[in-house]
Amino acid sequence: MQISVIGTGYVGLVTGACLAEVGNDVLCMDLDAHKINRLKQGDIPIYEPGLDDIVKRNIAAGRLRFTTDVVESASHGAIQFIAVGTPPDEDGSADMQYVIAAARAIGQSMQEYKVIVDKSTVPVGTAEKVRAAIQEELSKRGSKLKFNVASNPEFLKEGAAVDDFMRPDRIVVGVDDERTANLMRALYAPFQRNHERLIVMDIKSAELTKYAANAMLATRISFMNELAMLAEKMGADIEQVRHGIGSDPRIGYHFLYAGCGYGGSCFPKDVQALQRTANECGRELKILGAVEAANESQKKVLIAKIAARFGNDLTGRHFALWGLAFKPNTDDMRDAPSRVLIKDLWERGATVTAYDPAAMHEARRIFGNDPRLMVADSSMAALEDADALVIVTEWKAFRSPDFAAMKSKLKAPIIFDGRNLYEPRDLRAEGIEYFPIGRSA
Ligand SMILES: NC(=O)C1=CN([C@@H]2O[C@H](COP(=O)(O)OP(=O)(O)OC[C@H]3O[C@@H](n4cnc5c(N)ncnc54)[C@H](O)[C@@H]3O)[C@@H](O)[C@H]2O)C=CC1
Ligand SMILES: O=C(O)[C@H]1O[C@H](OP(=O)(O)OP(=O)(O)OC[C@H]2O[C@@H](n3ccc(=O)[nH]c3=O)[C@H](O)[C@@H]2O)[C@H](O)[C@@H](O)[C@@H]1O
Repeated sequence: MQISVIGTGYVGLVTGACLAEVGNDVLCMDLDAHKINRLKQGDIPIYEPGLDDIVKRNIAAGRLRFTTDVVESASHGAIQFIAVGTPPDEDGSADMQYVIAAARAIGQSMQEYKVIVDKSTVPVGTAEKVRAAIQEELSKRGSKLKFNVASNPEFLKEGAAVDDFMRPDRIVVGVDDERTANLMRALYAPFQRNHERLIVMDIKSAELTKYAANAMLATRISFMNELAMLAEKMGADIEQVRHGIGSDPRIGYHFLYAGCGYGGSCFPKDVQALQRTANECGRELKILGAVEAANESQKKVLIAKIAARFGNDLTGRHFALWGLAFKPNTDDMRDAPSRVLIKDLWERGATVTAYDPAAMHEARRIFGNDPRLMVADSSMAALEDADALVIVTEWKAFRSPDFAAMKSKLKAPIIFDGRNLYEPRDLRAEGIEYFPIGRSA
């Protein structure tokens, strides 16, 4: 099939590359000429395991191409995916300007019947707006061309994006006609494996399903973070509690890890956007207000522990930071807990040396050359002369360090662990003062 993908961020690029991988002829379009030039040469602007190979392979096979030309992309794909960003507006609602601009661009240039698919995470009712924008542009041209709009939200996780797309738990498709449903069934047939993964529903339900999934996952995390706080106060261990409740299949083990707060480009913005959607129709989602508030407090948990140990004034103190990305296997620092922590440490007079296996250049882009943030080229080098180590991201490489070497580098053997990487009793045995989340040290 001929497919166009508008927007080459995480989702657009992964969608384009994976659809090319199963034999489609894909043209990816972005307004960012610098990005497109890099992509044409197989230079991937994001860190995402496996993406590099699949993009290069499909460029070489001639199945994946890149352009900044709106007219070319509007005429190429029988299916036009819109995968542009939907960042939060000032009031937290999703900013739809990029989605609508992409829709208008299609309406201005299409020359035959098209199916336009909203892949971006968009509020309920967006498909109608996309339809209206395209129709308006067609009318301006005096065109009577037919088209259909579908919703196909994306559930991939950064760091596992290619695998999530190639082997999805489910593919949600919102349609209002059988012809589009069949087209989407054919498109996704190669991703079905042994049993049906495609869930076809009406468009508004598909749009809401995306927000419901992210909001539910964020709720689990905030719930566990609040319980962790309670466990800590009462001398219980959140890790044991997690095992205890996760063994109930109705609850399950996934997404029950307490930590220093959730971040990323999606949970924070989608939890907010769903609340705004509810407000707009006169409803209040009280649970999500609490989920968001709990997460904001959770991002302050590490600084509170550091202040309790070293005092509020950290002038002259120096901390090693392991992890900058909002989670492992990505260089993405959007809404990362590390950003809040670094600022909190600075405000109290401390300096930081950070190490992250992938996000160092992103940290430099965000913080510039501020002398209060140094970067090290290995996790061990970051520890040199630090008053303590603070762990913010659970990269695999941090899981089994050489504790003896760590002790020799740190000024004092103290670890604040925002991701509960180690067993408190093991660290006690190593003579390390250990501050995990929701566990007695
Ligand atoms: N990042 C993720 O892991 C996931 C993101 N999503 C959703 O997918 C959408 C896209 O997210 P990301 O890929 O992270 O976004 P991003 O912000 O990384 O990339 C968006 C891209 O769209 C381009 N763009 C903007 N307006 C355009 C236009 N009119 N024409 C062509 N290109 C245009 C931008 O230049 C940029 O390259 C969002 O709605 C997000 O919530 C959904 C699932 C996972
Ligand atoms: O809509 C999206 O963009 C995506 O948002 C999330 O994916 P992602 O943001 O890539 O990352 P997650 O793995 O969900 O982690 C989000 C945050 O929650 C934190 N987290 C996760 C799991 C957990 O048990 N505890 C916890 O604190 C992570 O550290 C991270 O900061 C969802 O998991 C994807 O299904 C969805 O497609």
